[in-house]
This record gives sequence, structure tokens and C-alpha cells, in this order.
Amino acid sequence: MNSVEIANELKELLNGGNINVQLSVPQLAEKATSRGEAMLTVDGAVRAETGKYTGRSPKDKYMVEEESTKDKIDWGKVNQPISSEVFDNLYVKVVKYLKERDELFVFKGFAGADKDSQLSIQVINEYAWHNLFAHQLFIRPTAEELTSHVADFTVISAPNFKADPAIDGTASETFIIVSLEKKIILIGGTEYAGEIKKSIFGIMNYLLPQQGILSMHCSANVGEAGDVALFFGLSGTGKTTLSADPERKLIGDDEHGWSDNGVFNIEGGCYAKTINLSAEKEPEIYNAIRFGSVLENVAVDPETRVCDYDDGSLTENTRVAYPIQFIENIVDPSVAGHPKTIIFLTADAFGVLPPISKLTKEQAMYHFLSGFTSKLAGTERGVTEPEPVFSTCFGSPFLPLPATVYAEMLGQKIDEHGAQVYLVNTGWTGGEYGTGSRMKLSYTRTMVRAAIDGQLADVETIQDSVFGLNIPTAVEGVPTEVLNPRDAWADKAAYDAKASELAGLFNENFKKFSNVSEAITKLGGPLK
Ligand SMILES: Nc1ncnc2c1ncn2[C@@H]1O[C@H](COP(=O)(O)OP(=O)(O)O)[C@@H](O)[C@H]1O
Ligand SMILES: C=C(OP(=O)(O)O)C(=O)O
Ligand SMILES: [Mn+2]
Repeated sequence: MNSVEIANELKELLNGGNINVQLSVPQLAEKATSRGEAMLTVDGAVRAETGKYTGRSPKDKYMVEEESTKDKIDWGKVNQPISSEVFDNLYVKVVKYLKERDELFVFKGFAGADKDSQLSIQVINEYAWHNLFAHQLFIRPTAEELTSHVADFTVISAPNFKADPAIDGTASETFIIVSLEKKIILIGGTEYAGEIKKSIFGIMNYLLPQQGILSMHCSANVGEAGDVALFFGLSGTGKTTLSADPERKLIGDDEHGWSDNGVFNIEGGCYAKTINLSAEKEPEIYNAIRFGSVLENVAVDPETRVCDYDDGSLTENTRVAYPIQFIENIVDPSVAGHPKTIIFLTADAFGVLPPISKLTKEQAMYHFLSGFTSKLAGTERGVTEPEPVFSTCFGSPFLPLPATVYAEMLGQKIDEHGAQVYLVNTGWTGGEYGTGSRMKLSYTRTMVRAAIDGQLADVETIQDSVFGLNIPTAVEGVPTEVLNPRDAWADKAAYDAKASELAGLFNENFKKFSNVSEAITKLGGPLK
């Protein structure tokens, strides 16, 4: 099928009698509950379960191999190629399937808060609750913007349509297929709402760098003085949690662009984890759970409709989605200046990386390319306990272009704006996962605030002997034995063995970056 035929099919679908366009939040909440997709909780949130798929399914994600884009894509395990024929065939089937539904839901809006690079999008959903999710997570148009809205990219989500791998050419019943040329993202077989938002992120990660704008998997906030901080990190490392800070205005919790104007949020909402959520530890997020919020796989009492955030029986990856305006202290619209502080978050389940260290320029580039963390249970299918992972730019599942494209842009921007980079381990301390414990959130918050406030600018540091990281010898409010990970372990020999094991993994992983400068390779990584 050519683009015109694809567009005509889409037009026909959107002109169908079963289409609900731009329903309001109460209308969508009503639809979601009356259609039996979800229930209302005592706090007024819409709460849904997603069945078998409670996290992203990276193995079922594909990019269509197309003439106009194929030379730019970094093909491999993340960007798995699939043919136009497979896409066209599934597209026709999904559209037919959707035409046959009683009702469909369409959200029109935007990705990217900076008007200069904003993308017009629409999301077509089989489920009302998914449409509510899209409404809250993307940027909502004003009434005026809506009248002239023409979508550039379209997400089509048909969770109950299942592919037949033998006939349809997919690996399983589930598929997330991106056609950059036809500007369509086709999602089937999964109800996990996160696929919807991350698929648009993938598009922005393709489009923005080609306009000279760095796209980033990070959260961002800004202080009274206009000092912007970025928090890069893979899932579960603390982007959402640490960026919600009553003393700083939130710019966004997950996806940003950095242009010559400064940083901007790509989204219009947040998608926070709710496992073990408490009002004491994370009041901003806790208070964002209210009418209009969407809860995913959170345990709830069927009668009282009280939620139990400590219950991970459906998944560890329980979530709440809400518009950013549900957070008390925000910048609206979500745009700000250039970052002064950049924090790389890692959740090290080996328990050997320091809770905070100051990175040199070479170390910053090395760690950005390495993108080390431990994948925590839940966000991706099949991960049940922490496993070490190297994910370039702290976001490789979402990056269509080669990692070096993003890394070089970040390097230039750090130089240009003189940003200081820190590595913060929000993972384990005093031992590895199983024997040690997770770093106390209150300590991490104190260390992060110290970094952002400039308290660590001239602080005395000592260099750790394995990774060469410069660790502050004192941070006010944090016990000194916590700062140096070796001190936090009772068994020093065990620490040394674990640290050198992790250093080995870093070295092994970095071999693939044969084309980065010698300075980064030599000065950025472990000392041996
Ligand atoms: N020291 C810590 N720093 C940050 N988060 C922590 C810490 N200890 C526990 N957590 C928990 O880890 C999770 C971090 O998740 P989140 O902020 O949603 O990550 P991301 O947005 O990067 O995916 C939250 O559930 C938070 O409560
Ligand atoms: C929603 C996700 O991102 P994060 O965990 O970074 O919030 C995800 O990876 O599915
Ligand atoms: Mn998050």
C-alpha cells in the first residue's frame, strides 16, 4: 500500500459512526466504567487491569524497513526490522477490526511543549481508559488549537486484536509496529498503556535530533533561580520520584528535548510507579491520585474501592497516569532554560557504585554511552528480579538513531552550557540485592539537593579505586559511611569482588564503542 491508500483507510476509519472524538475526562471516565473496562476508586481515579501484559514488550516492537528512513535507523535488537508487507497486512486487519467495534475513542493533541518543534498527534483507541490515558499523558490542545488540528502521526491501539504469528509474520500475538514513512504506530495484543506513550517518544527521538534538538529519556525540574536540573535514568531509577520536589518546579517526569532555547517536556502528564507508594515518602505523587488519574494494575478492594499500593500481586509495575497539572509545583507550559546540573541515575543491584559521585567530562560521556543500571522487576516482560543492563543513553529501547548521535549532542551541550554531571546510585547499599538494602530515598533526595544547590561544587572528594569515581567525603544530612560504598559493606573482600565483577561488565560492554575518542575510553571508565 502506498501512503495515499494508507491515509484513505485511516480517513474512512475516522469518519465511521462509532467514533468518539476528544471526549472530556468525565465522559471518558464514564465510558471506561460503564463499558466494564475499569472501575472508579474511592479517590475518584479510574482503575484498570491489563491482563497478561503489565509492562512493555520490547521483543514485540518493530520498525518498518522503508526506503526513505532505512539508512538512518540503528537496526538491531531494539529496532527490529519488519517488512512493509507485514505492516500493510496487519494495518488492514486492525482497521477492519476497529471499524467493527461499537465505539472507538480518538484523542488529538501534541507531543513537545516547544511550539517550534511540536508534533501533532492523534491516538485511536479501542478502550476508553486508554484514551483517557492518552488525554492525560500527551499535551492537550486548547479549543482553538483543536479546530485547526491536523495529526502528523497516528497511534492505533487495538489491544484485543491478536496477531497470528504463523500468518502475520510477528513473533507473538503482540506487536508494536512503527512506520516512520506512513506515520503510523500500530499496537495490538497488549493492554499496557505505557506502550502508547513510549511509541510517540520513539518518534520524537527520531525527529528531534534531525532538527538539531537533543531528545532525552530524563525528568527535569527548575529552582526559583531558574536553575534547571535533568535526571537521566532507565525505568525504576528514580526519574519520576526525584523530580517531584516541593521546592522545585516540575518540567516533566520522563521525556524531554534540549534545543537552543533550553529544555522542554515532550509530554503533558506523568506516569508514576505506585508500588509501595506512601503519602509520607512521595506526597506529590500520592496527592496526584484523584479524579482524572488512571491507575493501572493497582490492587483495590472491590467494595470499598480503597487501593493497596503495597500489593504487587498483579505486577511490581503498578502505575498512575495524571496530567502534570496534578502536581502542585510546575512550570506551565513545560519549557525552561539550559540545565546547570545533570544527574545520571542508576539502580545498581550489585551495591558497589557510590550513592553520589562527580563525573569528569570523559566519565560523563562514558557513563552516558554505557547507560548502566539493574533492570528492576516489572517494566519489561520477563524481568522478575534485578538484572544488570547496559542501555545506551539511559534509554536505548526508545532510540531509533545510533547512540553516538545523542551522545555527541549531549557532549556539545554540556560543554556549551557548562553543566556539571553527577552519577547517583539509587540502588543497593551495604551489600548486593538480597543482602544489602535499597538506598534510603531520603538520603538520595538530600544528596541530589546538595548537588543541585551547588554545595558539591568545591567539595573535597576521594577517588574510588575501581571505577575512578570522585566521591564527596561529606554531604550534610547523610551519614559518611553511606557515601563510600566500600565502607557500607561489612565484608570488604566481598565488596572488592563485586566491584571488580561490575567493572568487568563495564569493560566488556564498552568494547562495542570502538569509534569513540580515546580520551573517553581511557579516562571515562573503570581504572583497570
Ligand atoms: N533511593 C531511592 N531513590 C529513588 N527512588 C527510590 C529510592 N528508593 C526506593 N525508590 C523507589 O524506586 C522507584 C523509582 O521509580 P521512578 O521514580 O518511577 O523511576 P523512573 O521514573 O526512573 O522509572 C519508586 O517506586 C521509588 O519509591
Ligand atoms: C513507562 C516506562 O518508563 P519509566 O519506567 O521510565 O517511567 C516504561 O519504560 O514502560
Ligand atoms: Mn518514570
